[in-house]
Amino acid sequence: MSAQDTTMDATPASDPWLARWQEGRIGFHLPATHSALERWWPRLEIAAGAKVLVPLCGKSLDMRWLAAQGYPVLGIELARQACEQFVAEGAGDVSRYRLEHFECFRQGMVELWCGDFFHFHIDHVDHLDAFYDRAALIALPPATRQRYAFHLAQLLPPGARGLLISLERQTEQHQGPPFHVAEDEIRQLLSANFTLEVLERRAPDERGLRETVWSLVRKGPRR
Ligand SMILES: C[S@@+](CC[C@H](N)C(=O)[O-])C[C@H]1O[C@@H](n2cnc3c(N)ncnc32)[C@H](O)[C@@H]1O
Repeated sequence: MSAQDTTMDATPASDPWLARWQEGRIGFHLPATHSALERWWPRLEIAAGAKVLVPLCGKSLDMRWLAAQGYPVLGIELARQACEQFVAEGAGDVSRYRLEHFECFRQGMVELWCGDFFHFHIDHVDHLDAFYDRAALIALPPATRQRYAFHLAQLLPPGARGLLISLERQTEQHQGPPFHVAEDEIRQLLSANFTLEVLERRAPDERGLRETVWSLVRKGPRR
């Protein structure tokens, strides 16, 4: 996966996610702020002004909600369509610039970096203070999830807090994405570098999918 794959040409996209965006198969996109974000984020007691990383952000309206609460947001998204749609559907001037592998968009307090999350390094920004993962870890195939967990940890300083919303399937197996990821796997992937706490296990929906909301704190001595 690379930023070069994110062009808007008419040829079928090689990455399954780019193909989804190209074909408009974005059933994961919510038309409103996720209710768990509104409910649980304030309880994390993250100071306004903290810079929030939103990996694999799509065109989530959750980024606008975070910005409206006073948090500068840095979203990273592979699909250029998602970034273009996010700024087109928002209000305010858009500035565009390039940084190494990324084509960047800034609108108000939201910065979107279009490219591969695994190409993003902490040297690219001054600092990050917090994160929000809704359907990011679970968007990745099993073999890539460990890499994601490690990469996320490398980007955050000790003490950084975040909210993670995962998805678990209560019924028979299913080929993702999005994949279902059991609670045990979430713990196994993240507990080396984060303290984890389940805040809420939501009721399964009609498809047998259940969201779990987690609070995470990056481990390690504060600098
Ligand atoms: C399940 S969607 C979730 C999007 C968003 N978090 C939301 O809640 O609507 C996963 C997103 O991750 C993006 N994605 C997949 N692999 C990526 C990667 N390596 N780097 C950046 N974005 C990626 C996809 O294009 C897709 O928009």
